[in-house]
Amino acid sequence: MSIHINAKKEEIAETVLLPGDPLRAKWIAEEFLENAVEYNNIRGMLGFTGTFQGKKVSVQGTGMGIPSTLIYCHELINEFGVKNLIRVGSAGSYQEKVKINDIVIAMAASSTSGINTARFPGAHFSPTADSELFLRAANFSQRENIAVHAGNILSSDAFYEEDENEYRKWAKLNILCVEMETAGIYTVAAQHGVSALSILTISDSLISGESLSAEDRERSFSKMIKIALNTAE
Ligand SMILES: O=P(O)(O)O[C@H]1O[C@H](CO)[C@@H](O)[C@H]1O
Ligand SMILES: O=c1cc[nH]c(=O)[nH]1
Repeated sequence: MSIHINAKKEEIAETVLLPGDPLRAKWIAEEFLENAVEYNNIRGMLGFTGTFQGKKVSVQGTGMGIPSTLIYCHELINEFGVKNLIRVGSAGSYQEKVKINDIVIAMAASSTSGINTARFPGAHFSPTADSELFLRAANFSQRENIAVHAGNILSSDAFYEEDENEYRKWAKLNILCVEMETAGIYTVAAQHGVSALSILTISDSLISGESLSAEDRERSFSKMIKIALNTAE
């Protein structure tokens, strides 16, 4: 039991899927896990544990942005012994070739967040994916003929940018898409010696202006969840 998660230690698996949206966590538990049990409802930030192909897996909503997400990651790692953090999030495309509903695996996460500039004044830390989780996700996708993009993404502190052209400077450096948590998750994983990977589905395009509905963001990301569950040990 921790401040934000009212579970017993053994109720949470070593591998946890992390959607920002707690209702996506509920949908994942209902659609993909067997014998799923809700272990957390503090602040409505739902968490569930069940099995996938015989493996114990948990899924925990994190809320939006790095500060909220780091609370859950910190408690999952330090109070519940979690070893693998797999984010399953939505993202906005910065590239023409990255289309709505495409999947992006984040090899690294650039960021506008202050977490690492505060830690290393005058220097830069590069938050990166765990190589084993990355290879498992990439190999599974290839075997199943699921097309994925892999590369550098941006974890932003802002969903709504004041300057709508702000994204272009990141796009020029081949940043594939924007979301709001991965740089924090990769950093906290490195800090505690655990593994992390972010798998994202494109819900918006800054290029075409297309956007998925709230219902689609909650309940339509099956391909991404399949990759994440098959990446789990
Ligand atoms: O769909 P989730 O996982 O919440 O991720 C993305 O969606 C939220 C913004 O709508 C931010 O949390 C962003 O990172
Ligand atoms: O942070 C995010 C998440 C989804 N779509 C966006 O445009 N930005």
